[in-house]
Amino acid sequence: MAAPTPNAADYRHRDTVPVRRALISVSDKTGLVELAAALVEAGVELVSTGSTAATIAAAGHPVTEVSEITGFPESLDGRVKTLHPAVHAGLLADLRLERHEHQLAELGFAPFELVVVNLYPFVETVASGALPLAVVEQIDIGGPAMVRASAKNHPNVAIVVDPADYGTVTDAVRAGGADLALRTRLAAKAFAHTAAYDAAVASYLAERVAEQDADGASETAGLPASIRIAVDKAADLRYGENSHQAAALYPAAGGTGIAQATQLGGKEMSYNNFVDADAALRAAFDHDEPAVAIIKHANPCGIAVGATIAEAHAAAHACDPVSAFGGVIAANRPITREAAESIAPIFTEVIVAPGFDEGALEVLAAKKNLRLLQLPEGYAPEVLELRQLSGGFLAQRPDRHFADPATWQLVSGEAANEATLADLAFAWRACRAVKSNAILLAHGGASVGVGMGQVNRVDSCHLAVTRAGERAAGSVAASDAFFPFADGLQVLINAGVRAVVQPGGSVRDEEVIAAAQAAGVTMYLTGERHFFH
Ligand SMILES: NC(=O)c1ncn([C@@H]2O[C@H](COP(=O)(O)O)[C@@H](O)[C@H]2O)c1NC=O
Repeated sequence: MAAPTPNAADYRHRDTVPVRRALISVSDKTGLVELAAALVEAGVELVSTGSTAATIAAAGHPVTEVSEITGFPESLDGRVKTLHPAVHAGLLADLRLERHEHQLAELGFAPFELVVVNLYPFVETVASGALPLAVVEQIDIGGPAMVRASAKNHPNVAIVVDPADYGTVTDAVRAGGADLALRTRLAAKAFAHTAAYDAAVASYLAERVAEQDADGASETAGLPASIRIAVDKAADLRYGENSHQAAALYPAAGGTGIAQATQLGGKEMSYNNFVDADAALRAAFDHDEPAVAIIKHANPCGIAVGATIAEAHAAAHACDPVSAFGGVIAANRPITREAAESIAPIFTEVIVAPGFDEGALEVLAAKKNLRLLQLPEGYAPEVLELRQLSGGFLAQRPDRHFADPATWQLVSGEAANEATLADLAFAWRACRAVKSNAILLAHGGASVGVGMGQVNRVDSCHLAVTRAGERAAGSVAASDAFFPFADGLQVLINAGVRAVVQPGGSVRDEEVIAAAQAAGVTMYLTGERHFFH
């Protein structure tokens, strides 16, 4: 039967609907007993599924098992519990219509005025690394069916999907029932909830398909055929990139990054703070040794590795103390007291790290404005990078590959000794956190001069050697892409750079290599570039 065209004259008005009967089926039992107690006290009859009913009964409250009203036991390992007309007719009857009221009575079913459901933890199960067999079992079917039915029927039913709303709803029940405005708000939230849930399921399966097509190798997998993004607003920000732009944060369910970080102190995070903190993470977490990156305007003004985070911070800061003023710092290890003491005297906007030692928090507590962000456990870079364009999105796999220095091709000068090769490898990794025409000079595991954000490579070379000053002499350099001419390389050579790593591949490679050879400078080609636009 096709959906009927409604005739407005048939509908009776229902604003506040008194709650007589509630259906409760929740995976997350947070606040369940308190909710049940409040509803029972308000005279509401409770109907509930398996372990939800057991939890309510164990707390001493009367509850009817859903199997009693369906006349069927929960079956197929819980795959079928509430999928029955006795439930769904009670959720979908539009009691503004006399004919629905009569039909429901003829069927011998009673309506629900309140439905409380939250779904199987699908996203959390995927994040735990569970096998596909276990993941598929966590695709909730009966739950979303009830949520969608009740949300469609919000002129008659209040649907609650978030324990955070229990207080509001019990207050409304006590006061005589949920009004239409509240039911509509809850319905909008409910559809957003099931949309996000289905988006997560669709994305999970699309990634599996991409992996299948790449023979199971997720790193080289092609891109999924569809990407569903459904995210909820977690917080309004004071403003966006500029004070006249509205902005908000929308963390992705199951994410483990900057959007999920816990703020331990300092002023409210701004839009630009989030962008810079994310860039800082990218830079710091690209190194295996303890590493610190200092970011300004999404570019590193210092990156260093060290035996400790304190040592790495001091070296990163020394790269460009002028630019580091007001910077955002990321560390790939917890912040120690010693590191906090190194950072404290410098005006810094944000520190993001996997943790903060007690001593570090004591030192930084005095800095009331300094934002401290602790990453969630298991932080890992995204497996899919998205960028919004006008009219759509671009998606790509992240730049994770790093050519082993043993595979680099020596094309000029003497082979680097161990220490120089280590510096070249550090510079090569570090330069892929630097935007557009990246030239990064390094010495002793620390950047000493960074050229970035230029529309030609020769200007980046000038910038890097100018920033490095006297430290350019004897340093090594990495260039994220090939030198199109020898001019940029010549700037580095003239400043005293003694070894260079770059991808090669220019039509003028010969000219570039000849300039290095003429100067007796060591040069390696990696055969792969690391643009970061
Ligand atoms: N199959 C069904 O008919 C069904 N009905 C409700 N659920 C889910 O079962 C969970 C609650 O089950 P229990 O009360 O047994 O803990 C809820 O997350 C609810 O969304 C179902 N489970 C999955 O589809």
